[in-house]
Amino acid sequence: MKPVKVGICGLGTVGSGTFNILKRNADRITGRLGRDVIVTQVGARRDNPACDLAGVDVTRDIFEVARNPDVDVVVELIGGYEVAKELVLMAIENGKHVVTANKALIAVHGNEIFAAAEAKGVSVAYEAAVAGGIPIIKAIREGLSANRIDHLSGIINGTGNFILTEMSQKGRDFADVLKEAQELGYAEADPTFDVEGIDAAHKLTILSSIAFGVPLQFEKAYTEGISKVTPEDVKFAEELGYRIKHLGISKLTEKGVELRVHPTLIHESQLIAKVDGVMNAVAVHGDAVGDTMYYGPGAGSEPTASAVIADLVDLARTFDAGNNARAAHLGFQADSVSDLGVLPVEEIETSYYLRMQVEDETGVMAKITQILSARGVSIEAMVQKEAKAESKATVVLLTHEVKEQLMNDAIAEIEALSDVDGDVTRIRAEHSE
Ligand SMILES: NC(=O)C1=CN([C@@H]2O[C@H](COP(=O)(O)OP(=O)(O)OC[C@H]3O[C@@H](n4cnc5c(N)ncnc54)[C@H](O)[C@@H]3O)[C@@H](O)[C@H]2O)C=CC1
Ligand SMILES: N[C@@H](CC=O)C(=O)O
Ligand code: NA
Repeated sequence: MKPVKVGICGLGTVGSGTFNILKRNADRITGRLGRDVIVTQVGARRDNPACDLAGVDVTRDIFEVARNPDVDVVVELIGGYEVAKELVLMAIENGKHVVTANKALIAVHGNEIFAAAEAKGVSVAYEAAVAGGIPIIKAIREGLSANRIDHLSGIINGTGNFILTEMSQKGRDFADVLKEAQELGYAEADPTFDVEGIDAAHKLTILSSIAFGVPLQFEKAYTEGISKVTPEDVKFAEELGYRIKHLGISKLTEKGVELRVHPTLIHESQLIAKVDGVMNAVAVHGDAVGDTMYYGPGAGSEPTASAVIADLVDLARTFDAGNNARAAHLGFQADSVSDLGVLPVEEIETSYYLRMQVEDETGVMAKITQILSARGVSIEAMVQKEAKAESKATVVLLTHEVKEQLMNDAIAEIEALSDVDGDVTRIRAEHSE
């Protein structure tokens, strides 16, 4: 059979991994696919010393790859929004399939890109875009296709999990660990995407669409990162038997879809609390299968390249069969996608960890618990410690579930008390993850 001809655009962390694995594991890949996968062109600003490019056609103009008649599949690994979108649309226009690891591109421009691909009869595959090497897109879109999926949650940013793990286990400094994550090739070109939760929100947007059959609605996701998580909160959470993890949570409710990314307390006995370092894990609940969980490296050169190549092999199997032979881009046929909106975060119900500094006097706790109980909030656990400042105490509370709006009101009232100093720190907690 004729070989599959691949053009790789971008030869950075993921591009170099893809190039090298295609070479190193060529026999395994051909053995599985029944035909060779060869790189006919590489589009890169500069050569990458990690790759032996001898004999490879290298161009500095990535758009040349999208036009090259000797390329069947364009692999977009440049990242970013606008140039990547132009490249992918040009590749589609030229009748090429596309593989991308770019979750920002898919979450923001996916609806337009998939429509263009469908009109042209080509496919855009994006397994590497979510949870790196974990085959989570395949698992949800194909492996769970029998199910009504109503709930998914997970650690879907490797950099963030690496930072939280190193802070909690080794007491390391945030900025220092972030620097290491960048050196290891885990972080986005702009690492605020990792630490402010934008990258996780991109991925959650994609997962929620393929799980629930709703359009991509990134702009409506509630997004909070890990940059404000302090070593003090990590320590208090641990005293209560919890870990702080950065979770993406999406649930299907009758009123709308929950789509939220934020630091979350998870009880140490839960599986997801034990997911450390660059590892990711996604829990998915389907009505038929029940609870499932998928674990693996969420970032890094070769783990991500593993997913890129899986897409290449998958696509190559159905090259001549048309899009009906492949899973729909977002898991559901267009006429089965519901227009269910995203619930405002004020409508969600969850538990909370609250930390505040108070005057170390009798009666303060009574005022706080009264404010909470007036809104139906009951307290599950409480820790009180002497604060560094004289005559002050630090109070940490763990509440049962309550609607976010009620908690917002309670926090505003607590902060207005003259015996409470400054802001109340709030971290959401999940008891059932
Ligand atoms: N690094 C990781 O662990 C993961 C990355 N991704 C995604 O994979 C994509 C690539 O990420 P990395 O490889 O980490 O980034 P990177 O920054 O290491 O590589 C990107 C490469 O593309 C090149 N490039 C950018 N614009 C170009 C242009 N106009 N013309 C020619 N070359 C151009 C850059 O020079 C660079 O070498 C991004 O979308 C990222 O979000 C996805 C999963 C994991
Ligand atoms: N920066 C991302 C890379 C993979 O998607 C992460 O850290 O998870
Ligand atoms: Na993946």
